[in-house]
Amino acid sequence: MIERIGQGHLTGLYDVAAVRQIEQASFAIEGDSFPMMERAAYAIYRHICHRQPSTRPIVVLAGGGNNGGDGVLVAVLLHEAGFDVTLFDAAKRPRTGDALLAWEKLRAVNVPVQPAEAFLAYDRSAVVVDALLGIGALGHPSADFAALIDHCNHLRQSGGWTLAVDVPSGLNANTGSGSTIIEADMVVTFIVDKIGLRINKGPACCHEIVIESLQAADLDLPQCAHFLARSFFRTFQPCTRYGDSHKGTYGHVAVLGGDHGFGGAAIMSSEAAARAGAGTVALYSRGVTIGAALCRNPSIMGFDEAQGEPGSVLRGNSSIIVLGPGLGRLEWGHRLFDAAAQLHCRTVLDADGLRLLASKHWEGGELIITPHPGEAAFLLGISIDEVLNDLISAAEQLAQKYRAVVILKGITSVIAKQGEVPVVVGAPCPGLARGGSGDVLTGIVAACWAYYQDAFTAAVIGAGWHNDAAIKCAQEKGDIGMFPQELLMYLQKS
Ligand SMILES: NC(=O)C1=CN([C@@H]2O[C@H](COP(=O)(O)OP(=O)(O)OC[C@H]3O[C@@H](n4cnc5c(N)ncnc54)[C@H](O)[C@@H]3O)[C@@H](O)[C@H]2O)[C@@H](O)CC1
Ligand SMILES: Nc1ncnc2c1ncn2[C@@H]1O[C@H](COP(=O)(O)OP(=O)(O)O)[C@@H](O)[C@H]1O
Ligand SMILES: [K+]
Repeated sequence: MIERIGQGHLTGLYDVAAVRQIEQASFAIEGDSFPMMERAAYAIYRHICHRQPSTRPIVVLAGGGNNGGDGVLVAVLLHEAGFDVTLFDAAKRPRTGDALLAWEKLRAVNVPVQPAEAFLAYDRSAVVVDALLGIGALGHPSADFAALIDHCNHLRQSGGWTLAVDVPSGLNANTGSGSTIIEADMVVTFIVDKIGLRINKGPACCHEIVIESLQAADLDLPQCAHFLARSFFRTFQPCTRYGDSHKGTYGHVAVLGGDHGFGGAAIMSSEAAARAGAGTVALYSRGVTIGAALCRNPSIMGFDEAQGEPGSVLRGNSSIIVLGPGLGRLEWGHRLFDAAAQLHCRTVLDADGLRLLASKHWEGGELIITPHPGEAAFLLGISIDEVLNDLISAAEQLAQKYRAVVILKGITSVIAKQGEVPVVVGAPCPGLARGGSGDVLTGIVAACWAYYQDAFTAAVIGAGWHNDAAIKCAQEKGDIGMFPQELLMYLQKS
């Protein structure tokens, strides 16, 4: 269903092995590999001409491989066009193949060249072309490359502008991990969009990504994931309402949770479900939490636990339960968890609910689970680093192990379900990096599930919508000034 809704907005994300396959097929068709490097360099050259005034000095950092080869040809094009360009040479051994051909061209036109170490003393506000490492990088950058990357990032902080060729140096194009990484205003990536640019640390280092296909061969290769771009929410309003509808059309969400000390989490989750459009919302909690919830938002039905069992808050078995926000891990939370499983309704499980899932067998209804990497590691019995080093596989393993739709949360989030290509959604929003953001997400996802029925579609749209609204909220209130619940006021803003 998400394929139908997201048509034109879901694009493929590939790993390095796929890029290599496409490269080889393209070289075989063309009978030569150098023309593709020339097209890559020309594409970069065009973007620099388009985006940067010719008065600014330009620095090209060139490594010894083909990524450096691209950079060398960019320096040639800029020099011939009259730009003030200097190339800092970071090759550690003599160049070979296409990189050597590129170097010979550079030597023929006398582009100014300096040794890479000299860049560490460079202090002008420049355009820096990062062509140190591309998809051939192995492991973390060597110490000398790390120093160049650090200095480049320092110049950018002081008013520079950085363009990364293919991949920001230091970023693993498969996993999105890295220790010292170029922070790029623009990444011009070749042939296809790469998974590492869109997950883990990738999105924070790539402020803008442009894909240049370079006339590469069109192979039908498996994608690691799809990417749902934010532009989707410019034209698509989730959970729209119809003229001939009534409250029953939009489903019922029941939030169970909010033990002493954690009432706010359950309140935020229930408010989120209501704001995201659920027809009716109930909250089952401690009396004190219910009092606070009703003062904030009287459209929510508050059920004091003293008045009955959790089942009393349902409206038939098509209700959606949210279990986890403020559940706690004490006896009260255990009891609610067991009671919720008995209700056999579709359930969004988060936070303490996930901790309990790891120790108890879930025999309840269909699940959407929303772990962050720490919770994912706990659920899979592996380390957080292992999760971060392969987020796609971690999300897929969770989907299989718990027979659930999974939203593995992060700067971007990975949504997985057995038998589906995972979907990556979101963009950096530091304003979300605070307690309560995940609680708000659960309510939005529950409302989407009531609306879209299909769990995978609800998870993709819910996670993307939460992120999109948060970014709009942060634009007005600032990353420090925004509270998670305030993003709810931006769910309907275009
Ligand atoms: N093959 C082709 O013709 C094309 C490739 N293109 C470019 O070629 C790149 C891939 O080129 P390569 O396969 O040569 O690989 P790279 O240029 O990405 O990396 C290889 C070089 O980096 C060094 N290196 C590797 N890991 C390192 C580390 N951790 N620290 C320091 N140095 C390290 C190696 O010694 C070698 O010099 C792509 O990213 C793209 O920019 C483009 O020109 C498009 C066409
Ligand atoms: N820097 C960030 N950029 C984008 N989204 C973020 C960022 N930090 C956190 N988020 C999002 O905020 C939510 C945080 O959830 P979680 O860690 O469970 O918080 P909580 O424990 O408060 O509920 C997730 O949806 C996550 O994707
Ligand atoms: K690079």
